[in-house]
Amino acid sequence: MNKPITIALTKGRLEKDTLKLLAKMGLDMDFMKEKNRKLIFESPDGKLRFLLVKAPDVTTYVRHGVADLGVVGKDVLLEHPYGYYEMLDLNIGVCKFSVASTADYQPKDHKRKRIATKYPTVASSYFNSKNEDVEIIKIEGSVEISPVLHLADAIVDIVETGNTLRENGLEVFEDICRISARLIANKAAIKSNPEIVTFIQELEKIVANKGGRVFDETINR
Ligand SMILES: Nc1ncnc2c1ncn2[C@@H]1O[C@H](COP(=O)(O)OP(=O)(O)OP(=O)(O)O)[C@@H](O)[C@H]1O
Ligand SMILES: O=P(O)(O)OC[C@H]1O[C@H](OP(=O)(O)OP(=O)(O)O)[C@H](O)[C@@H]1O
Repeated sequence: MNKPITIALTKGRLEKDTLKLLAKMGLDMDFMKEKNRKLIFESPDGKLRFLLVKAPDVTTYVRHGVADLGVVGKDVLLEHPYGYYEMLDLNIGVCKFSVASTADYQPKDHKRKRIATKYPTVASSYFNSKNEDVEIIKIEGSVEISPVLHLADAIVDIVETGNTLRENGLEVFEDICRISARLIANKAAIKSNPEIVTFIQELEKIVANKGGRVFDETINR
């Protein structure tokens, strides 16, 4: 029997919607419902194997060929942009990258800004693209409190509903790009295993009328 197609899934926020998409493909995903501390799951027919890992590690498992495919947010791909093929926009986990701060922030004054973010690559390339020299301060989470506490002048972070910004006294000053979960593939696996290509085509049919292979990174929400 062939070895299973291995798919690294982002654990946490994207997990439920990813499983729903896979169920829409006609896959019985009940074997993933076992809610204990298990992190590797194999389908009863032995055709699919799922790894539950942290978002940036999805790219690592796929790049090293341990996983054939991965599901991960575009935010993470922009920070780790090499060593895999980006195949499909899954149109789940939709949000955006924005620059946000307190109401008194002056984006156009000529002071060198301090920008706090979990996404230093995204933040520097955004400000570079505007020819603006900024100091990037890497933060691991709860980024929204940093302008309020004067650690930074502004933040670059994910915004979905805007609730976290509002509840911490921040507002959006600039939108950077749209984010959604993507299917990525190991470069060698996709060339050598036709079953992986078939799997991607089946998944594409499910998302085709929403996301599919269209990579529109502009804000359209
Ligand atoms: N508020 C949000 N709305 C929609 N999608 C989001 C939101 N926040 C994050 N995401 C997407 O979901 C992915 C996973 O987010 P999640 O919050 O589960 O983990 P994380 O922020 O990477 O890390 P941690 O596990 O440390 O919280 C992100 O990489 C992003 O693509
Ligand atoms: O616009 P909203 O709907 O409020 O969503 C945005 C928030 O969601 C994410 O945080 P997460 O919950 O992943 O926590 P984090 O601070 O650890 O990144 C993101 O970093 C924002 O803080």
